[in-house]
Amino acid sequence: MADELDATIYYDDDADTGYLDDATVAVIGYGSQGHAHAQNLNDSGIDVVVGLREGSSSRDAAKSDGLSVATPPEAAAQADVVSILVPDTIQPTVYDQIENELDAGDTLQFAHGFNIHYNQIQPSDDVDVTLVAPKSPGHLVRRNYEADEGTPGLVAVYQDVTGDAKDQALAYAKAIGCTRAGTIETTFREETETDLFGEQAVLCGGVTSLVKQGYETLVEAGYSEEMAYFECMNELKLIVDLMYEGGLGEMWHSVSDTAEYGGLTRGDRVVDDHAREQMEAVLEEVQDGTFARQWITENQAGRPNYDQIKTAEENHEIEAIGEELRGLFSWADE
Ligand SMILES: NC(=O)c1ccc[n+]([C@@H]2O[C@H](COP(=O)([O-])OP(=O)(O)OC[C@H]3O[C@@H](n4cnc5c(N)ncnc54)[C@H](O)[C@@H]3O)[C@@H](O)[C@H]2O)c1
Ligand SMILES: CC(C)(O)[C@@H](O)C(=O)O
Ligand SMILES: [Mg+2]
Ligand SMILES: [Mg+2]
Repeated sequence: MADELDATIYYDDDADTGYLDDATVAVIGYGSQGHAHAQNLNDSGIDVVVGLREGSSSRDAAKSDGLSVATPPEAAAQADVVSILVPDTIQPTVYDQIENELDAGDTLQFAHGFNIHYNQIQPSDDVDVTLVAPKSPGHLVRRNYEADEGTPGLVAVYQDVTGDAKDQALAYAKAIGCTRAGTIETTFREETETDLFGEQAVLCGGVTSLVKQGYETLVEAGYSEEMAYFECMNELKLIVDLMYEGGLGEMWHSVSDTAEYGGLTRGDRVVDDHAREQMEAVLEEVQDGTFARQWITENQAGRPNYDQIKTAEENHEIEAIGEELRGLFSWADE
């Protein structure tokens, strides 16, 4: 444990997969997180059953990955730990299907605290309720594990009836590769609010808007789409790789002093006080439940706005030019 930091962070030596030795884990859902958790757990020697609806297109994928598959209630009935890895808005319905299959002392586990924190699922009071949330897209949770690397994660306990909830969650975190990179102890509230804020303002929302605005600025000024794509999107990965490896400093060290001076004097003009105020407003909507209510209502209405903005994003011209250019990379067919 790294005591000098504010957060408590657990590494491989702090976790014992023995807490799952006699357990069967049901992974409900086989999407981004589900396929990664199920395969990593299986490769770590844990008994896994994947819970999927009859007719789900993911059933064949899970079977061909060598996993046993059952319906969500059947999987939950066999399991001691039920990991809910279907989309957040589907989870309350899936929980209704499996609730009666949870025995006293079983564990209900999440990878995001949305439904517990915003009271969309009220678990029975005789089960442990835990969270193991990789701080990463699911496909990289699998890729990192296979490369003998890890993915940072979070662990939290909402309800501990057995006394082993945290140790078992840490065992799960270890088995999927999260304690290799460090797993921070948190709460459902903190995970939910920081995760939603991060993906909205920075990781997914903020960065895509920055890329699109930069691209459009260049193209509208008469520069080619190809130039604008490489400048504002492709190279972003290369710059972020340096930040990932060695922080802002390694990036600033690697770029020219012209780029460093220009970036340090212009960056805050672009992402300015207005952007900061908007970040604070976005965080407030997460904290006061406005975002959650909007997202739940949007789903109840059949996702009309979501579908529209999703289509507009898919049709942005940076996507067409990017696909064309990436197809010409010399390693594209390897
Ligand atoms: N995507 C990520 O990388 C990521 C990262 C951290 C946490 N999380 C959290 O993990 C959880 C799962 O998210 P995800 O993005 O992996 O989900 P996803 O959208 O990739 O999951 C889709 C899968 O859910 C299953 N599914 C869909 N509808 C279903 C239904 N009606 N009944 C039963 N199964 C159904 C199917 O197996 C499908 O493959 C969420 O709580 C999410 O917030 C996701
Ligand atoms: C991968 C992310 C963005 O970190 C996750 O939080 C998600 O919801 O997919
Ligand atoms: Mg998220
Ligand atoms: Mg996240």
